[in-house]
Amino acid sequence: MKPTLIRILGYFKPYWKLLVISAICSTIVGAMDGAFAYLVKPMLERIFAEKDSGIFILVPLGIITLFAVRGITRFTYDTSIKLAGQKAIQDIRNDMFASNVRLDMAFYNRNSTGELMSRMTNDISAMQEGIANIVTGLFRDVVSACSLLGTLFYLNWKLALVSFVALPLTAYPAQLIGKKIKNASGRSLNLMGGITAILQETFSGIRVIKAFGLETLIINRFKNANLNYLQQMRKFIKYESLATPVSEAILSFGIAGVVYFGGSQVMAGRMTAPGFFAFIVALAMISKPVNKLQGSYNVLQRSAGAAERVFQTLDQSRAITDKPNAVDMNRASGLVEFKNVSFSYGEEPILQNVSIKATSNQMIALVGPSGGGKTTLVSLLPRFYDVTDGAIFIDGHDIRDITLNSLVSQVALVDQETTLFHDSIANNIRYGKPDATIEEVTEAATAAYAHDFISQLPAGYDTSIGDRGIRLSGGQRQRICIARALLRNAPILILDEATSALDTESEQMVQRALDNLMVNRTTFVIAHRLSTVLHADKIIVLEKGRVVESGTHNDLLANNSLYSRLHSLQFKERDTDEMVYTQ
Ligand SMILES: Nc1ncnc2c1ncn2[C@@H]1O[C@H](COP(=O)(O)OP(=O)(O)OP(=O)(O)O)[C@@H](O)[C@H]1O
Repeated sequence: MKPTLIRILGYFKPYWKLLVISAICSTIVGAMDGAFAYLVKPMLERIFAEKDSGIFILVPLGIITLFAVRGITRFTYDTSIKLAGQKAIQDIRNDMFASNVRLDMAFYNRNSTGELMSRMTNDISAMQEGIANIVTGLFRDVVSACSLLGTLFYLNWKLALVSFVALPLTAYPAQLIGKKIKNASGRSLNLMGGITAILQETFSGIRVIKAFGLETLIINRFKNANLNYLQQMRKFIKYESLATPVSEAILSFGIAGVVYFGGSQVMAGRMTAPGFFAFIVALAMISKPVNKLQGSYNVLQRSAGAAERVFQTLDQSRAITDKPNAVDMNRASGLVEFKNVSFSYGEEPILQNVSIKATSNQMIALVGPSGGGKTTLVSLLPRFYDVTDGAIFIDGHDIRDITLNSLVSQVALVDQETTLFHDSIANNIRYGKPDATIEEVTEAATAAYAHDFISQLPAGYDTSIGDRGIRLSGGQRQRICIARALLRNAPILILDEATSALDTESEQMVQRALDNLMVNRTTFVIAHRLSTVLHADKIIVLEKGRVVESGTHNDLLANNSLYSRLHSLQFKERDTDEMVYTQ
């Protein structure tokens, strides 16, 4: 694995031209600092020793020219290096987003949405701060420190040695503090991930929070998370603030030495007063870039903590990928077979030896007690997860031998989560087929019984849907999702409790839309309400991950076992409900 810094630099490679421009400019700026300190000596000599009046015109002119050139080069340096930094960060952000989106479902089970959002925002911001600091300051400060160092040695190398004798001593505490900063930075970003997770849960679950009066509870939870973050930041602030005083305390020995030895050299006539003054000016000037370099080192450590987390996410690889010889599958006829399928998310088996066969255009219903494994079973079909044992076939092809792209195009999913994006209604339907014309969109919406209500909206199909489609009713959102699935026109359809969150009237509308959607497709329907699957070609009863019964509604009723018990229980409930309504 490449070290973090090398990887960051790799992101700058495409922008090398900007780096070259900034390197040239920073060399000019830095060299000017050295030249300025060096010129102090001849200037003082000509004023005090030679009493040269011409110098009064030359020096101000020189100063103006020097600062004008410095200003222009500094501007060019700043703009080019900051632009390179922004471009590199943009590439990192794009790579991270693309890598996250492509990762398997298992990755999303392991990480909360809030944490993932925090990595995309807070971690990248921390990294960006480091990069901005390094790229804007580091190069210039190094050049400036080197040129001033050259001047110091040129003016009096013995005195220069005395002043820097203490410098190596600062390296150890600086390194120690830098390490602490890096660790504290990683921990604080972790805690920030927790804070973002609370934010995400709160704002997306605000209805439940209000309905249950959980405001105080959630506010306290947030306060605690914030307090933990503050405590971590306290350590961080302490280490960061300690860095400069520690190095300055050590460097004070060097300065004391300069005053002592330099002063005695002047007294003894081995050094001129202007020479000593120029030396002090150069020494005072060098403290600025040296201190900034120390600061940059600490920022570097902080962003290294963030960068390591960013690259960790970038390095996660997909477990589910195309085999080297995977084939593209044309539109399937819809023959689906689960053959001795077993599956577990972790240690515990969730599905055991499940075998189901569906011929083209059949409707297969999956029913059974909660937690029996119905959703898990259908998640294996688009390879959200791979089977632990056994195999799944579509038209006789093991789905692991087909390219993921062509597999995905065989399956459409409609579930309770009516996911709509912040976009127009037309575009939300188009997610089923990005190049669909507006006529195709309208046709799909009509078949999904959505056209009428969409036409009545102020902007029709161009109406923008707010976050999570908040302005539409549950049934309307569901019908837009059905229109999307219709447009996708996949031969295999998964309906996961698609109507369970709706009231009876909405359910009837959605059921009619679903009936249209199911035509000419092999459909797997997960339903708690058995009334919706009475006419299924085959009903599979799953209990504790095993198929315990299968057959048509009438077959299963005749068996007088789990299905018929569930059935009589539900119909008793319905009769009771009807009695309550009619009273
Ligand atoms: N992402 C996951 N990670 C770990 N375990 C999971 C995951 N999803 C489901 N499970 C577990 O797998 C088992 C089967 O869950 P699944 O959702 O497939 O059942 P289900 O029959 O669809 O249930 P329900 O009818 O309540 O929706 C449960 O014990 C559940 O806790």
